[in-house]
Amino acid sequence: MVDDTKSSADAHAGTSDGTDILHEVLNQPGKWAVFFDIDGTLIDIADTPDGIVVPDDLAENLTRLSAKLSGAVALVTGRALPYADQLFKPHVFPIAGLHGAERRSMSGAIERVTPGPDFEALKASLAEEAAAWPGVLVEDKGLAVAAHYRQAPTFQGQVEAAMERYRERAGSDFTLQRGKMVVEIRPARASKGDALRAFLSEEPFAGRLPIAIGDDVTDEAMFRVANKLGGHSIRISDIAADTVASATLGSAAELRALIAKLAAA
Ligand SMILES: O=P(O)(O)OC[C@H]1O[C@H](O[C@H]2O[C@H](CO)[C@@H](O)[C@H](O)[C@H]2O)[C@H](O)[C@@H](O)[C@@H]1O
Repeated sequence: MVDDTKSSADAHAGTSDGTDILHEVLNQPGKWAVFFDIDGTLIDIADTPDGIVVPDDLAENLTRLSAKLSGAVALVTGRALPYADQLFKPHVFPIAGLHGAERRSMSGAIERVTPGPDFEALKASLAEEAAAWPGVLVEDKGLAVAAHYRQAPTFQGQVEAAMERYRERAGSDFTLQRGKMVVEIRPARASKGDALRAFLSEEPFAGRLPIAIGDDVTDEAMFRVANKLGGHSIRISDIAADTVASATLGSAAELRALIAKLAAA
C-alpha cells in the first residue's frame, strides 16, 4: 500500500500548465491513462452533496476521450460507486469509489473492503448527534460516512471533534479523511493512490503512464503515485494550493472545456 500520509512536507506549488499536458494526450494516445476525480474536478462544487449539476455533454465527451485512449480513462472519487454511476448514466466507466475503498475495473468486477458489524450503529449515532447542528449534513455512503459543514461553518469545531471520536470508536480499520468543508470516516486500507496503482496493473491501463487530475486533499495520494511512476498530476485550483501536483488548471469549467476539445479532435 502507498504511503499517502505525507502532506505539506513534500509539497510544492504546481507551476506547469495542465492544458499542455492534456494536449499531449492526443499526440500519443497509446502512452497515457487518465484518472479523473469527480467533485470539484469534473463537476463544480455545490452547496450540498446532492445539489451538483452534471453538464449534459460531460459523460459523452468523457466516453469519446476514453475511446481515443482505447478505454484508458477512469474515475477516482470519494463518492460511493452507485451514486457516482448514476451521475454519468447511461455511460459506464472504470471507477474507484470511497477514496479507493471500492473499485470496479474495466471487466466490471468489483472489489470492496468490508466494514465491521458496528459501522451501521456508529452511523446512526452520528446522524442523531449531528441533528443538533442545523445545516450539518451527514452523508451515509455505506462503507464510509461524511459530515458536511458547508452550510453551517460555525459547527466545524464540533463536527471535527465528533468525527475524531467516532473514528476512534470505529477502530483502526478506519481513518479520517478531510476534504472541502467535510470530514469523513472511511476504510483505512485503501487510498486513491492504491486505486490508481490497481488500475495500472490491468488492461487497458497497463503499460501506460498516468495523468491524475483532482482538486482536494484526498487526490494528493494519486498525485504522488502518478509522479512516482513518471506521469503527470494536475490540481484544479484557483489559488496556489499546497500540493505535490506538477501542474494546475484554474477550474472544473476549464477542464471540461479541454475535455470537450479533446473529445472533438
Ligand atoms: O473525490 P471527489 O469525487 O472529489 O469527492 C469528494 C467528496 O465530494 C462530495 O463533497 C464535496 O462536494 C459537495 C458537492 O459539491 C460539496 O457540497 C461538499 O462540501 C464537498 O465536500 C461528496 O459529498 C463526498 O461524499 C465526497 O467524498
